Amino acid sequence: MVVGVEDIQVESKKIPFDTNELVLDGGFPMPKMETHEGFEAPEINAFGHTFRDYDAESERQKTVEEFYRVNHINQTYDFVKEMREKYAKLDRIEMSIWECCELLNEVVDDSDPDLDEPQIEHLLQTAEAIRKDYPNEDWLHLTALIHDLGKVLLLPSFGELPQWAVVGDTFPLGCAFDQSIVHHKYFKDNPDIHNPAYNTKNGIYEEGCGLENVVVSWGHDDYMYLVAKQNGTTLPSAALFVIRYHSFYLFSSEIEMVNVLASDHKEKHAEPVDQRIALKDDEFK
Ligand SMILES: O[C@H]1[C@H](O)[C@@H](O)[C@H](O)[C@@H](O)[C@H]1O
Ligand SMILES: [Fe+2]
Repeated sequence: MVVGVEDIQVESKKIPFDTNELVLDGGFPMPKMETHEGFEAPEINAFGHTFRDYDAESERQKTVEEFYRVNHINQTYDFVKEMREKYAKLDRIEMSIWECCELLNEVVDDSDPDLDEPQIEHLLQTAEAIRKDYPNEDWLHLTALIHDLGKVLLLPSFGELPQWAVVGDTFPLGCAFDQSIVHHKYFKDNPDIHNPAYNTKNGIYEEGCGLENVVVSWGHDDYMYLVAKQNGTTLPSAALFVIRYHSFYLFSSEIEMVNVLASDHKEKHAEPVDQRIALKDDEFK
């Protein structure tokens, strides 16, 4: 039977913002763009709000706030130590990168105020957007594609961890919780605040000890870093840094915690990506 075009039902996808017709190679329509430091970026998210607005009224806001409440109560210094040790064994399952991307078709991230779509879309959109901005940096396209693969920790074959132990912004443990952390008020119920050793600005860390020596809340970033590193990835160390710390938002704000970074490390890693990629791999350690 020949089916006429008029018989075909095309599923129309709701896009609640003005598109300016730009469609990336991956086939994703883009909302209206604004230019920031030479890069084009959308002005608003799919819900019509500015990005990373944790207070804008919406159903999504409630889910995200509840996520951070539970996350801030349960991420403790001892919990992170235990998880790092357990997951560094990499004794779960073997698969290709694309098989792993496909697993994220099942995963929605409760911590993200800007997105409630399956995570595979986020991987592809990130990789395509970076390919557009940095067409010659193929390592960065790959880094973008794999940066969130650690979210498979939510699935049964990886231990089915709860959302609070997998997603969301990350923050240091073993020192005072910085006021700038999203929904900071929920740390009042975190057991670590009763440990006086953890309650000063630098806590258990020596000034300039280096970020890699700081215990950072456990989740998909550190897990994917361990997977890439221990599988002997050939990606440059800048890629490993991006994977490991892409949710560490304190890093981009001028906060006192950066005092724990070694000064040379601070200079190199605090630069925007386009300056960083100009550094040779061995300079980036
Ligand atoms: O909600 C998001 C999400 O979990 C991202 O994967 C993470 O990297 C961000 O830091 C966080 O804000
Ligand atoms: Fe992430």
